[in-house]
Amino acid sequence: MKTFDELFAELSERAKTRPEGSGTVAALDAGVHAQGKKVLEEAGEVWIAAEHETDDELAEEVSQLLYRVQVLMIGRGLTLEDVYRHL
Ligand SMILES: N=c1c2ncn([C@@H]3O[C@H](COP(=O)(O)OP(=O)(O)OP(=O)(O)O)[C@@H](O)[C@H]3O)c2ncn1[C@@H]1O[C@H](COP(=O)(O)O)[C@@H](O)[C@H]1O
Repeated sequence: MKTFDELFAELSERAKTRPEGSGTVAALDAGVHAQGKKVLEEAGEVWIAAEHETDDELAEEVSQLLYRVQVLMIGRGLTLEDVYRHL
């Protein structure tokens, strides 16, 4: 189990060290357009899960949306602080 901040640190490290076989590295290399499409896709899955699926399935979809948002943030060079100052 990990927190939002811990996942962000892990993904930032992946971006820096670019380990072989990392899906995150591939998602970053795909560019901001592809990253944005993934955010939209996962957001739609969250919506559907919220209306029709179990709590556990919804939680899994939310986790994937959070992951895709973090990939987009890292792709654009945003930090957590850039976002948190708006909360
Ligand atoms: N939390 C996640 C995570 N959530 C979602 N995903 C990716 O999103 C996919 C699920 O999304 P989709 O519903 O679009 O499934 P899909 O269409 O089969 O996926 P694609 O073929 O489009 O990749 C998963 O198969 C993963 O590729 C994640 N990939 C990685 N992480 C975590 O990120 C960290 C770094 O991972 P790597 O970069 O792979 O080392 C690790 O801690 C992982 O647990």
